[in-house]
Parts: sequence; structure tokens; C-alpha cells
Amino acid sequence: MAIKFGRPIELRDTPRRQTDALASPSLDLTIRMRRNRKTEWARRLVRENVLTTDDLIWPMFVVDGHNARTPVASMPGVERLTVDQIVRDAERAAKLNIPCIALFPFTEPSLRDEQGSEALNPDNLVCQAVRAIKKEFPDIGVLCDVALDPFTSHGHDGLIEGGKILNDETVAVLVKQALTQAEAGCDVIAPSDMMDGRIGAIREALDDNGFGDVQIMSYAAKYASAFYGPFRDAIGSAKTLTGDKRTYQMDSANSDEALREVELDIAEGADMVMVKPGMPYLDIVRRVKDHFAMPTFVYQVSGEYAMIAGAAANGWIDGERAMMESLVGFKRAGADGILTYFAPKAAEKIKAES
Ligand SMILES: NCC(=O)CCC(=O)O
Ligand SMILES: [Mg+2]
Repeated sequence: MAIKFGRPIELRDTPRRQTDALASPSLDLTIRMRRNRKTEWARRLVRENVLTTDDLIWPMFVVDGHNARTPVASMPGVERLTVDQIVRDAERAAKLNIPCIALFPFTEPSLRDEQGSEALNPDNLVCQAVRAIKKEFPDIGVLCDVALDPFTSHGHDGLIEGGKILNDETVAVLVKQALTQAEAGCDVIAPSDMMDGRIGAIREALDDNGFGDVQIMSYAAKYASAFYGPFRDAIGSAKTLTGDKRTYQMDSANSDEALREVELDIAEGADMVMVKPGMPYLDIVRRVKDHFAMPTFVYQVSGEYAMIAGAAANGWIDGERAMMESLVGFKRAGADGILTYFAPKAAEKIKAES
């Protein structure tokens, strides 16, 4: 049936009104999409996606010291926290019903070396923070990033030889890093390094060492991105990073390749998969969710946060609305959860409105 201007032509029993369209601009529309938007209650009724606090993972930066909170200049509103302060924010997360927090260390430059040895120190900042949080708040999920970049003097995620990032040798170290974090009490191991084969190797090691219940969230489709800049400030690797990460992180032009990466990580034992960054890669989130029907996460990275928080701080956009719009956008794209530096703010807003 041909439909023109809203009503099937075949159903038109009376001739169109012979009015002067300009004088009386009344369109003969059967369907008017605006009816469902006319009031707040109607909009709520037809709303397709809702952001809840259950969707949030809160990334936090841990730094050495006591009772200190240092602002990260390029991430307005985000601070590096000493372990005692991380515990205070874990309490805030628990009160806000945020299910999980993610930990990233600022490693003292004197502790960084070519091999990222500090990653294997069972008393490193991340392990201290995990133990402190788990002691006071055992019911909150703690996720630990697995990669060497916060610990290496060169700022890369893996070992380097002759200018090349070594894959299999790096995986062997990452396995030890994951075990160190699991020993400390970490609930979710999240490898972000993009080495081939690391998920399978880590899964096997966890299982062989009595950590069969520890989950793996793989940064499965992680792109080489300009949007990680402020994070590198936060963990102190911005100045030391030599070159870029394009030999291991994905090319932003690729989409099918993301499906192959995700498929491999699932086959190797990932319980949850992640796409990163978020906003420029919503199409990848949708494809991954549709293709694999896996618990699918997305990381709204530091640069995305900085764009919104920075513009809001300058009065150029409404920061709260932009925050909520960006977060529900991830839900609409198919994400089951979002790692976002906005987590506490968004949770507070959700709580205030419920
Ligand atoms: N492995 C964790 C990250 O690289 C985070 C990046 C960001 O927030 O920019
Ligand atoms: Mg991979």
C-alpha cells in the first residue's frame, strides 16, 4: 500500500481539503510521532533505555601517601587518591549502589623500570588498595587492570626489545601480574594490553592456582586512540611514553577486526568483553552485542570525560545533561555496563531522581 504524507492513499475516502496551505497549514497526518513526546509521563512510558546505577563501573586512581587527594588537571573533578581515601570512595560507591570499582595506579617514577617489575610486587599500590577495600567493603566488586604501562619506564603495556613489543614474553609477565592481583583479593581481572593469547593464558593460570571464581573482563576491542591522553596524565605515563601503541591496539578504521578480537577472547575464556574507547566506537558496541550476546561493556575513556567536563567547566555545554546523554547512548548501543569517571555523579543524579 502506498503511503504518502502519513495516510495510505487507498484509505482516503474524502478529497483533501481544498485549503490554502499557506493560510491554514494543517497537514493531513494520521501518524504524529510527537504525540508520544507531549508530556513527561508519556516520554517515560515509551522510553526504550534506562540508565541505572547497576550499569556503572567507577575507575579510580591510587597514589602513594596518606590522607591525600590530588586533582588530575586534565580531568576536572577526578583525583588521585591515597589508599585510605580510596576506601572512602569505595564507601561512597557502596552507598550509591555502584556494583564495581576499577583501580589504576600512579607509580612513583623511581619504581618504574623497563620490565614493569612493580606490577608483580604483591605490596604494590593496587594490591594495597584491593586489600583495604575488600576488608571494609567485601561486597563491592573490585576490578584490576592487567597491563604494564603504569609500571614501565617507557610507558608501553608490554616488554620491549629492539623497539618491538614482545607478545609471548609479555603474556608470561601479565599472567604473573594477574595472579598477584587475584592473591590480593581482586574479583575481576581486566587485561587491557591487547597482546595475543593473554586471556587463555591468564584463565589457565587462575584456574590452576585456585582462582577459578575470579572473572575476566577482557579489553577485547581496544583501539589506539588519542582519547587516552588525560589518563596518561593521571597515571604519570604521558611524558615517558615513547612512540605510540599501534602495533598492539586496534586501528580506528576497523570494525570486522573487532569481531575477530572479541571472538578469540570469548573462546579463550573471557566472561565479559569490552570495547574502548566509547563514544567514537558505538557502532562496535552494537555489532559486538548483536553478534555474541555476551555481557558487553564499554569504557568512556578519559578524553571523552575531559571533553564533557572541560566544556561544562567553561560553560559551553550543560555538563549534567551531556553526561546523562552520553551514558544512555552507550545503553542504546547495547552496552550492559559502562566504565566511566562520571560514575559517582551519574549515580547521585539517578538516586536523586528515583
Ligand atoms: N587501561 C585503562 C586505560 O587505558 C584507560 C584509558 C582512559 O581512560 O583514557
Ligand atoms: Mg586480542
